[in-house]
Amino acid sequence: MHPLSGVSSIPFMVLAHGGARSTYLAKLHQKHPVIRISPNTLSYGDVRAIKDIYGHNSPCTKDESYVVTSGSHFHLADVIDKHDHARKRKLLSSAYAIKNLEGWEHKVADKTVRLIKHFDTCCTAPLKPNTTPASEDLKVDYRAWTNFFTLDAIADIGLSERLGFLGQGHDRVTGRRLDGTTYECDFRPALYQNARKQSLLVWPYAWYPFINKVANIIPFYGRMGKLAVEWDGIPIELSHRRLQRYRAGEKLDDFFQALMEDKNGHPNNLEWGEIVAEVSIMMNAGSATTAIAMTNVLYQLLKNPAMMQKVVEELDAALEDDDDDEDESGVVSYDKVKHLPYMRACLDESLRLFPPTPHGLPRETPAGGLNILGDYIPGGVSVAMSAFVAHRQESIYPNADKFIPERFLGEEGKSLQPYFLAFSAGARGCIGRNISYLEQTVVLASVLRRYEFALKSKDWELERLETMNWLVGDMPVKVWRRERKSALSG
Ligand code: HEM
Repeated sequence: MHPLSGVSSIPFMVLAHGGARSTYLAKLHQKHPVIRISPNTLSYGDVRAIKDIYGHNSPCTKDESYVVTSGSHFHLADVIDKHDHARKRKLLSSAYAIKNLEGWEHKVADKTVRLIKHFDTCCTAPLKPNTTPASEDLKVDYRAWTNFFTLDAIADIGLSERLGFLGQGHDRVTGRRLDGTTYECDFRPALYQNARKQSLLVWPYAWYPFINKVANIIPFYGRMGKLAVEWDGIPIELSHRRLQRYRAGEKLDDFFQALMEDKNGHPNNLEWGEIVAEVSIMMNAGSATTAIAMTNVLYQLLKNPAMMQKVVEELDAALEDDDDDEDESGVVSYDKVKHLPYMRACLDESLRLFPPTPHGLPRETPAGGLNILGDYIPGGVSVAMSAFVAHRQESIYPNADKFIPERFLGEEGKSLQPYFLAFSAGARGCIGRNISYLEQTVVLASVLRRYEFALKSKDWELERLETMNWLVGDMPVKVWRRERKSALSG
């Protein structure tokens, strides 16, 4: 990657500070299938490496970066030991399973009602053809509100907790220190700046615990460090509150219950630190990525009116028989839209173009080494393939920089699945993808059924910053009620 990458992680740290490391690597990989990004880390640019690195039969494990960024206890996403991971995954698999989605749907619907309630209050007059919205009409920050949505939703699904962000229009929460005292902070800056600091400094793994502390002397990192401490207390407080309800004998249907007891009511006897760690990853992975995905897909559809028209036509055709009563709540039921091929293709194409977790998720080769792309790689080497790099391969995805949902339709679409890395792959692939599709589909269907949206202008672009996720900036939109053709003809 850089003449010094063979001896130091500093060039990669410098690259990380630019906030677009995967984009940079994708360019380099157009010429080089394997790139040494730091002394002990290889980045792959050939999709055939996916199976070797992430496949179900891969002997690789998550690498040291997950250990140095973990808390007092591992959670499902940062645990390395395969047996410990399998134990945790088994514990939570029923809570995340497809058959349980019905159980979570009413919670998702409840949050959608609240989202719509806010959007209704922001509605303006329809946009006149060939004009741009007046700035005072850009009343909804779609980015912030979909993030309030995913946070409220996962808190309810996971902890039966009503965070109430959608009602309040802000994300103020209570955090709890280890000494039991509490404080107020904003959820999103705490979560995102914690991840940002990690993404900037973690690369020399062995040095990270030290660098992470001393960097706080510099105000730029010090501010992030302060927010990282605020973040730590949020899952502690949420877990504490939920434990009070558990102790009071409330039987609630949520992830916390699955952590405390098995299906037969036998206690799992997990350490408190492990429970807090699981609540932490649930609130983090369960909200950030889905909110980014929701913003991205609406953005893509607004930038591509022909695709917007197609997805809206498909939606209207599927809901043709519904009378206008559905408008009272505005929530479209998942059952009616979960199999709409074009809508799903739009979601997947948007996840392909801008995967919320774009970077190469590092895996360590086993002690005896491993063949990747036919080359022997010794044990203890970190290897990775970035979702962004995989998703921009012209040989797999022609016109890879364009939004073309059609590529995900039918048999051809299915054949792309081995090269679709948005949720990673294999045993460490995302456990929350079904919940994410539930949330993304219900929200997109409900808002497209009810509203039209406009960006500030045709050329307006969403800002992006790669940290541990690919964060997006604010997305102010004008929103107005959609006049439906069926409503007109009826
Ligand atoms: C568009 C939405 C989502 C995307 C793009 C996404 C992406 C990913 C990726 C790439 C991984 C692998 C991480 C790694 O190897 O370090 C992962 C793992 C994980 N995700 Fe998601 N995720 C999404 C939604 C969710 C949701 C909604 C939840 C929870 C409700 C969730 C919970 C998890 C957990 C717990 C893991 C760790 C799984 C394991 O190692 O067994 N994710 N996700």
